Amino acid sequence: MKAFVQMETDSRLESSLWVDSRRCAAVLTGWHFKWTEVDKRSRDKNSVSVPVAEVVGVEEGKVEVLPHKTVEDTDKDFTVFYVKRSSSPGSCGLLWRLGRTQFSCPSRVLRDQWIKNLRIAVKTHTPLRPHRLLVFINPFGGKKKARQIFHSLVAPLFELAGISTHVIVTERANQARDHLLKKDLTGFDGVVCVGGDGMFSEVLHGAIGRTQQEAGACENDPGVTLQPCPLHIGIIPAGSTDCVCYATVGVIDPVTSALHIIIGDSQPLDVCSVHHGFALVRYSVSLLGYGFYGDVLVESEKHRWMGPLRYDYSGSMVFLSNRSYTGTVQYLPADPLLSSPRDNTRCLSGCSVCSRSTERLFPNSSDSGSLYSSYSEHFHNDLEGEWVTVEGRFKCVSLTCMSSSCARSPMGLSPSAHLADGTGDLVLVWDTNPLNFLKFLYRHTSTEDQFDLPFVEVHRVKAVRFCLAGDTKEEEIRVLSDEMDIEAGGHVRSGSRNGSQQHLAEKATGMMTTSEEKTVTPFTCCLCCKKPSAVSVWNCDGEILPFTEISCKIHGQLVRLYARGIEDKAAIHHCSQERDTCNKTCMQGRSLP
Ligand SMILES: CCCCCCCCCCCCC/C=C/[C@@H](O)[C@H](COP(=O)(O)O)NC(=O)CCCCC
Ligand SMILES: Nc1ncnc2c1ncn2[C@@H]1O[C@H](COP(=O)(O)OP(=O)(O)O)[C@@H](O)[C@H]1O
Ligand SMILES: [Ca+2]
Repeated sequence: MKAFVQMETDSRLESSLWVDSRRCAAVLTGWHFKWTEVDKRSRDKNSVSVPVAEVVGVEEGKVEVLPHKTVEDTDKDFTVFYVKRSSSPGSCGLLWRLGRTQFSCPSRVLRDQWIKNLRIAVKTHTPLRPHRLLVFINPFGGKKKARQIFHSLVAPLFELAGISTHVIVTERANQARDHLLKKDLTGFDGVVCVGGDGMFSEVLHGAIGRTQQEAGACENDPGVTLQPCPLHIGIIPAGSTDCVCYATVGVIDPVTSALHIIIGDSQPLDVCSVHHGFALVRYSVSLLGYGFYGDVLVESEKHRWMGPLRYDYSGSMVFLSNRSYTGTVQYLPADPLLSSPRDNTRCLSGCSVCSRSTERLFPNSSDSGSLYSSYSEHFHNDLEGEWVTVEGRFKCVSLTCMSSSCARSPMGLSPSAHLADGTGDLVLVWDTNPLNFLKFLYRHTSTEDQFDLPFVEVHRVKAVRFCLAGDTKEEEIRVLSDEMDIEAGGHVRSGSRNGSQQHLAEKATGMMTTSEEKTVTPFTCCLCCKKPSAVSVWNCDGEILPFTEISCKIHGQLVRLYARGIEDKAAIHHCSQERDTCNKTCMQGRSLP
């Protein structure tokens, strides 16, 4: 066997290796591990290049992990596991799968050298890879498959990558949030939720709340500058809408999400804080919607047994009820020179608008330790500017910090919104006839512009306020507020969607189901000729808010997810160049930063 070896002081290494019975020239540079078949008869050199950052694990021997881990312990072999991409029909992003190649070396010494150097390279180039994770599983989310999804698809990958986990299967709503707020989190690099948007929201509240507690920041103060969370959050989708996962990864796929977590991808995310007076009500990242979306949520809670289909059924019912609501919306526009919700751009992995925001939000972030102080300085004047007021009758008022794309709407509520630019998009849909509103809704399911309609407005904003129009019965709202149990710190207590919130929401929309009123009143709508309700409720990432009058502020890049934004399918190609010189996203890997 003839082989050449070159070793340097860093992790660089180059030698002949065998893959099956084919001889390959293998090279490990700082950033990439590449092997090319050396076969004189073949014109096309079969070459695979894997970014070191996307290596999942390097194991001794010939190893298989699926369906079960098996190891053929030979002293000249090693196996490399890495991220492999494939397209996902019907989704906007790419599916990630576990790639596996078994290599044979001419000697044990060389085999050990390869394993050592590959492991060093991985460690050096992926500082955010988690070692220990806290995992919350909601066994009741979506199709109730979260436990199975985690144990059969995700846990074996974590084990392969050497990630240890502390797994908690929740027994009640808000258990994950409370754990994050109160328990010792020492040693955890991140938190993973296995569930839907509601479960993510719990983890988000826990992580943000804990960070503010430790920083001494008052979450109830609507003008406060919140501290960015140090813990990364991972989402294994197992819910009904899974909007946060879809909008940050591009596909709903537990394996893809697990691989993003393993390699320590990092995607900052804007968060909107929602206040009622001087109390924090909730945080939102995807949909904060009044009118149509609030009514859909209330209706859907009655049909939870339908699983994810409850939203389709309830959407149709609410559409037929043809309701609209009066109110006053005030908003603080974002700088129009930076971006616009109508500029036809998409926030994709490596988005330049978000990168520029990072520079604005964290101007000195390269100096260690200055992250928080620079963030605070930036936000000192973040609510300056002229507020705009609009008043009237709306079908719906929605605010989203990101596109909020999901399987139901692959482009999302606001297709050009950005994940991490410190702004949100406010969509106002004025009262209109049912056909027009259907046209608006229907456009969410295609690439047609839902904002190109005369009764629709969209504004990129930094903050929003909403209050009811003068003639709306304020008393009705006050009853709601009084009955809602708010804990110190502003958190709504026992926010299970099956509990008190539903009761209150039902009151708000006239759908009483209390013991005093045994008959379940259907929609108070024009179709069934009952008196329409004067007020709707806010749907805040799938939770019903106990208040109608709210003020909201967008906090740029407040949390970080184990994700990297949606990879541009169009930029994906099979690259024949040296990886270090390719500036696109290659099928086997990702371009260099
Ligand atoms: C004629 C076809 C009409 C289709 C209209 C489609 C509009 C869809 C926009 C969906 C945006 C979703 C934003 C995400 C919201 C979630 O946070 C929330 C809770 O999700 P989960 O925890 O998984 O239950 N989901 C919803 O509020 C569902 C809204 C569905 C509206 C039809
Ligand atoms: N063990 C539990 N029992 C009841 N509710 C729970 C439990 N764990 C979490 N929840 C709550 O269930 C709600 C829905 O969870 P989620 O995972 O988002 O599913 P879905 O997407 O189907 O709504 C969340 O608001 C969460 O707080
Ligand atoms: Ca944003």
